[in-house]
Amino acid sequence: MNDWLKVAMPKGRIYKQASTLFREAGLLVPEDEDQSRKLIIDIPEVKMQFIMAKPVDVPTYVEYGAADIGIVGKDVLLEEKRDVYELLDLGIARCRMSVIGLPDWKPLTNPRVATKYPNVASQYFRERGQQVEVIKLNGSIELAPLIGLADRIVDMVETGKTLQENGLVELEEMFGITSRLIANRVSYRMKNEVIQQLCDRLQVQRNVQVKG
Ligand SMILES: Nc1ncnc2c1ncn2[C@@H]1O[C@H](COP(=O)(O)OP(=O)(O)OP(=O)(O)O)[C@@H](O)[C@H]1O
Ligand SMILES: O=P(O)(O)OC[C@H]1O[C@H](OP(=O)(O)OP(=O)(O)O)[C@H](O)[C@@H]1O
Repeated sequence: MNDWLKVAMPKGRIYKQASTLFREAGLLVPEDEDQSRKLIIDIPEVKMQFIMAKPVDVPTYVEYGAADIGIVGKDVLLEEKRDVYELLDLGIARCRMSVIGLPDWKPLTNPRVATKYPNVASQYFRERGQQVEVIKLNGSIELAPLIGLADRIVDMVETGKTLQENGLVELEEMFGITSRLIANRVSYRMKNEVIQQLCDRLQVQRNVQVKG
């Protein structure tokens, strides 16, 4: 199976958008993941193997060559800093990373900031000369300022519904986030033709969607 292309796909919220983009670009992908609990899906007709990974682990599979290419949010790339090529902005799973707090938030000395992204948050505040204590959480980050664990949080905002329903406000927008196509460095050289073809097809489809 050495000539097959191994693709790490993120399970969960990105999967539907990523698989739709692949299909619209004329590429075969497994059915939506809620149909199956299978983690490795082979498509022999096109010599592709799909690995259904936890989103945050996609760059790890790709860096180590367990997958040749993968799809992952820019947020994860910024946090994990894995040694992979970033080939294409797919323009899907669009959201933003922001600093969030209560509306009556006041600057404190050495405030606590809770986040799923400790490296990104530390760098962001360090670059602005602000000393903060970063606390790593794994989900429901919006709880932290509500129950006094932290003064502010760094988290994703898409529709703003989570903030609104919990009485929080966006204090600073940090970066726009979309999902990216990434590749293992060796695979990119050894399987260049097939990876480049796939990348080109996805790029054409993405451009169609951007214009539409
Ligand atoms: N509210 C959002 N709207 C759009 N995209 C988002 C949003 N939140 C996160 N994302 C993007 O989707 C990716 C995956 O989201 P998330 O980390 O929440 O995983 P998940 O699909 O819920 O699975 P799990 O939490 O089980 O790992 C993130 O890395 C980010 O790029
Ligand atoms: O602006 P909105 O459209 O409300 O989206 C933002 C929410 O989406 C993500 O949470 P997710 O659903 O991944 O939950 P978790 O972080 O608690 O696991 C993010 O961490 C925000 O909480």
